Amino acid sequence: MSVMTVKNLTMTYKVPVRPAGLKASLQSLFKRQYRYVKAVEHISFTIGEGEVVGFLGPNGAGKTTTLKMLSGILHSSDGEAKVLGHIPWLREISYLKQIAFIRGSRPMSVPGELTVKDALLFQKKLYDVTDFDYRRNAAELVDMLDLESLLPRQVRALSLGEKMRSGLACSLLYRPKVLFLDEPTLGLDVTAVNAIRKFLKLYSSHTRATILLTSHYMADVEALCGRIILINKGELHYDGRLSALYDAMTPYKHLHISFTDTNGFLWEDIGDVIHSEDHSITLRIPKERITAVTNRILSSFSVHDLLVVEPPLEDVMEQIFSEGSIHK
Ligand SMILES: Nc1ncnc2c1ncn2[C@@H]1O[C@H](COP(=O)(O)OP(=O)(O)OP(=O)(O)O)[C@@H](O)[C@H]1O
Repeated sequence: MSVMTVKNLTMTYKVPVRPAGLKASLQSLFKRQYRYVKAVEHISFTIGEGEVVGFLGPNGAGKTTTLKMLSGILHSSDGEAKVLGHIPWLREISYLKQIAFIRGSRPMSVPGELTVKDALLFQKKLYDVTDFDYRRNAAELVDMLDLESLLPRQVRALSLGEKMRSGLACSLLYRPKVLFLDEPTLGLDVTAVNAIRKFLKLYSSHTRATILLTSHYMADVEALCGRIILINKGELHYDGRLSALYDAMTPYKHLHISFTDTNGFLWEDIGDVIHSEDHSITLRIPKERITAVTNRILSSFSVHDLLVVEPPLEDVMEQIFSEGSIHK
């Protein structure tokens, strides 16, 4: 069942131009000039119930603007969107109670004096969560996000990772059906990043929530999203499985080999050397030659370890956005 349908969604910001100099500034008070910034241009996609979709693109691609439209913060300039049967920017209460827009740059929006427990109770009131649902949902979230020891702590004294975990609990207390996650792991350390990823995976499988997620960390995307939508300069470039994107973009794989001695083996004969250290090397090999190359290496010298992997998603993204298109 489709939860989100977006058709030709477009957003153009109208930005006042402030000329330099006092005279020109004064004149602009009476005769304003504007420039127009095309942030999102005619993008269309459909997302089904329970899907976790990575919404990716370089800086300024239009990701946050799209999420703001879909969560009802911004009115589109043109095009249509329906989420859970609602037009987001009409901001109907019944819609807002079913979605959450969570931003890594602003993990909690309650006054810093409140404790985490107060923040949860505040959210309960705001979203009319029944006592029964509060007890059940809060207990589950506190457990999944390991929040017990944070409940009596003031929000202002939390670390960034603790704020993100607490912010997620507040945003999910009313069990939203659709989550818009904008850079949920922004600025977090490795432990906090892993905790958030693990939680999101668990939460999405447990509740069947539909998630649209932006992140500059490709590991987030690889861990959570089977499908990705790519945009660049406001336009949609790709919508499909992550694995199909690899197939379309990378006719090669990476081969990591560790060894003690290679008996003078010439790597350049079999592939491009990506990285090399004393006793290990990474090669880029065309996919159709992987078996032959592996056999040749194994029969030429003693190998400690040999690993065949897809190239890093970061490299694939860089390739797409520098070339401006996707090979089909
Ligand atoms: N309030 C605004 N007024 C004018 N222009 C804006 C406004 N917000 C965003 N823009 C512009 O719209 C374009 C898309 O911005 P947006 O923040 O949606 O991109 P993004 O993909 O989320 O980028 P990032 O990855 O850097 O967060 C950019 O050119 C940006 O400068």
